[in-house]
Amino acid sequence: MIAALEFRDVAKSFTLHLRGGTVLPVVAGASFSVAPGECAVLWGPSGAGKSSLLRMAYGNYRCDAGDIIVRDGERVVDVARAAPRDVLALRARTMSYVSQFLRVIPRVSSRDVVEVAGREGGLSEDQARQRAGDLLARLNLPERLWGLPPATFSGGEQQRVNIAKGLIAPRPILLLDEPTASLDAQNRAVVAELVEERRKAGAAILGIVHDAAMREAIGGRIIDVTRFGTARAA
Ligand SMILES: Nc1ncnc2c1ncn2[C@@H]1O[C@H](COP(=O)(O)OP(=O)(O)OP(=O)(O)O)[C@@H](O)[C@H]1O
Repeated sequence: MIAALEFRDVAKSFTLHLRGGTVLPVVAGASFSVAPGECAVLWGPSGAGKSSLLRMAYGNYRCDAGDIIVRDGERVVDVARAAPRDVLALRARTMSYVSQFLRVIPRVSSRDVVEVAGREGGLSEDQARQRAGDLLARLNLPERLWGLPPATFSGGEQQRVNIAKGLIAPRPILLLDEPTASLDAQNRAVVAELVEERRKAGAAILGIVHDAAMREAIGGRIIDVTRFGTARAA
């Protein structure tokens, strides 16, 4: 099957300008792909470059070398070379990124945070309202919190709003950066179910999941990031 997301020989290092231009190599020669309907998990020790790979796929970090090919309907886009507006278009239609933290918007209720993400992802107003309610209920966010802005919520409550926000629009590529780090076992199981539903619906999923039980629950193929270690590539 043609990949939904493919890394080809990707390299990344950081230059610390405030530290005399020290260069920190992170990954080199990173090549792997994720097919539609497949879940893959980036695996490796802290600092191996897992988040950097996800951020490059979402266009948050630049690549130093290589290509990141994303299938966008009938066309393909190389995120490593795409113009900013093309990256924004991919985010609107094709890729969701669920990070560990919710970027809180003052005075907007949790339900609206989720609904707006749904409408931005192409759902009608009714669909967005219905699906936001379904997701928040499945994620066990108490209904009394739906009308409140999430700024004062607990870490786990904010994380559940963030997951609902990231999952409401059915985009074909889902990037997950530790989405369940602050959740209890019951809510982790709900997230695993939601991810599995998305996979069965044909999404390509690439995630970072430290928790072994969660990794098992989502059944992802392991991509060992230490293979792309710069010491080995040097
Ligand atoms: N914006 C940045 N500026 C400078 N260095 C960075 C930046 N982002 C990441 N790094 C460095 O790149 C390396 C890889 O970081 P990354 O967050 O990708 O690792 P990770 O495998 O996701 O780690 P963890 O499991 O601890 O989250 C680390 O040494 C980190 O310090």
